[in-house]
Amino acid sequence: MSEMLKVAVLGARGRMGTAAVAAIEGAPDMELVAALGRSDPLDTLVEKGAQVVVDLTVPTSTEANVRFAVEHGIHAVVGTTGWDAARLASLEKLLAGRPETGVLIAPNFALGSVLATRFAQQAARYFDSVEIIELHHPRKVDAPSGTALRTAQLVAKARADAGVPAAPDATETTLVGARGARVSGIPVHSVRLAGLVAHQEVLLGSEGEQLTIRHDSFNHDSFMPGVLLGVRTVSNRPGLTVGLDGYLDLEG
Ligand SMILES: NC(=O)c1ccc[n+]([C@@H]2O[C@H](COP(=O)([O-])OP(=O)(O)OC[C@H]3O[C@@H](n4cnc5c(N)ncnc54)[C@H](O)[C@@H]3O)[C@@H](O)[C@H]2O)c1
Ligand SMILES: O=C(O)C1=N[C@H](C(=O)O)CCC1
Repeated sequence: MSEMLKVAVLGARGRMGTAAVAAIEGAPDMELVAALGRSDPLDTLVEKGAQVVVDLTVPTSTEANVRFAVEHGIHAVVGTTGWDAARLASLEKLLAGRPETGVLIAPNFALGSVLATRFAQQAARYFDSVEIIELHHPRKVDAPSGTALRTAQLVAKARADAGVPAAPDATETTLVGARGARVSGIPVHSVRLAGLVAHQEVLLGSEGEQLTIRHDSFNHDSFMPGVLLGVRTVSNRPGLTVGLDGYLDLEG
């Protein structure tokens, strides 16, 4: 029988962390060796022999956590938001000195969300206008969501590659924020509403028609197959991967 994969969770008592601990404990090929909260020392990861760490903490903690893991040769699967271009570049530099270590930064672990973003990328060039609405629970600490940021960046790139303007708009706003925030030129609108979990709509419009690409996560279990896929794959993908689509075969 092959050996169990030793996995640790950071942010283990949060919404995502609680679900991840249960998913890892239920996985026949994994052993949960540490479930750490905000005040637990990161040295525990080394003491417990973690091979993969799953970071589900907060944007202010995640970078230090991942750098610690990489410096100690521990692969990292990261769901936490806050990984801007500067942080990613700095992490890539660190990984260059640890070429055997893998890090997955996944803005969204839900398979349907990954597919919705891919479909939006594919559709982006064919419509005059595109806007994104992301809708989440009110305890979410950041806006816009990491998923919306990534979707907007990929949609904008697809449009730029095809020579299509990001989002033509001649509106003169009389109130700051009325047209949402611009991410790579794409308008992004954030809704925070009691009762919601994690939802996103990409609206694409042309004269006389609209395509809406919508994804809904109704609970945190929806993210767990993606977390487990990340944990099982990360050691075979050295270096930095951004987006779970990097671990999926979405061509064809
Ligand atoms: N990638 C995805 O699919 C996905 C899905 C849901 C949420 N998220 C993201 O994951 C993150 C966590 O979301 P949540 O809803 O579980 O938040 P949460 O507030 O419920 O949980 C975060 C937990 O992290 C703990 N924490 C903070 N700093 C820590 C540290 N240094 N070490 C260990 N624990 C620490 C907090 O005490 C808290 O228990 C957010 O950035 C969120 O946007 C990603
Ligand atoms: O609940 C959250 O917080 C979520 N965060 C991620 C994001 O910001 O995109 C993924 C969806 C849920």
